[in-house]
Amino acid sequence: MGDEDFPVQARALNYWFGRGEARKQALYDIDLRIARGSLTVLVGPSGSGKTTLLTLLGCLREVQQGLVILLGHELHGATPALATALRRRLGFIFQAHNLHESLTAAQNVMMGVQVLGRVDKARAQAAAAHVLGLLGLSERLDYLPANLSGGQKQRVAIARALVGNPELVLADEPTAALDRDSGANVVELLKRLGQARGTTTIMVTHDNRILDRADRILTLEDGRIVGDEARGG
Ligand SMILES: Nc1ncnc2c1ncn2[C@@H]1O[C@H](COP(=O)(O)OP(=O)(O)OP(=O)(O)O)[C@@H](O)[C@H]1O
Repeated sequence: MGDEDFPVQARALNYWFGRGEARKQALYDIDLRIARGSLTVLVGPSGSGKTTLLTLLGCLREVQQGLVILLGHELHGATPALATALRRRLGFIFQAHNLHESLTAAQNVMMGVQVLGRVDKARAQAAAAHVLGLLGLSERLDYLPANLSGGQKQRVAIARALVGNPELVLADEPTAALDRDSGANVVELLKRLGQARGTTTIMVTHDNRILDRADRILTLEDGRIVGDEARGG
C-alpha cells in the first residue's frame, strides 16, 4: 500500500518547545500511519501533546526532527509554497472559530472555497448552502454570527472547513459546543464523507458520542502514544 492509502504518516517524530534551558520536549518518537477515509480520535490528559501533534500533522508548525508525510509530501524542510498548497487540501476545525463578524453564515462558508480560487461565486454560494443544510442550518444562511448561538457558530465553522472538499480534516474538540443531536450529526457527516469521498479525519475529543463512532483511538500521555485501539466505528 502506498502513500495514497495513508494520507498522514509520521516516523520518529520528536518536537520541542523553547530553547536552551527552557527547552521542553512535547512529543517523543511518534510513529503513525493513518488510513485514508478513517476517523481517528486522539485522547489523553491535558498537556499530553494532542494539539501539538495535530498542528504538526496539519503543516501548521515546522517539523524539527523526524518525518511527517502529508498527502505524499515530506514536511521537513518543505518550502512555504508547498506548505500552503498542502494546507489548502485540508480542512481545519479549531475551537476559536474565527468567523468574520461582518459576514453572514453563508458568506463565511463561501470563504472556505473562495480562498482556494477554484470556483465562481454562484458555485461557492451553492456549495455553502448545501453544506450548511447538511449541518442543519438551512434557515440561518443569512444570519450574522452575532445572531447565532455558540453551537450554530461552531457548525458554520465546520461547514467552512468541509465546503472545499478537503482530503484531510483536522479538528480540535469540534463538538464541545454542540448539543447531543448536532454533535452526532457532525460525526455522521464526517463518517459519510469518509466512506463516499475517502475524506480522512483526525480529531482531538473526549466526546463519547465520537469515541463510539471512531475507527481508531490513539491515546497520548506525556508526549508519547501509549494506546492504539482499532474500533469497529
Ligand atoms: N507554545 C508553547 N510554548 C511552550 N510550551 C508549550 C506550548 N504549547 C504547548 N506547550 C507544552 O507542550 C505540551 C503539550 O501541549 P499540547 O497543547 O499539545 O497538549 P494537549 O494534549 O493538546 O493539551 P490540552 O488537552 O490541554 O489542549 C504541554 O506540556 C504544554 O505545556
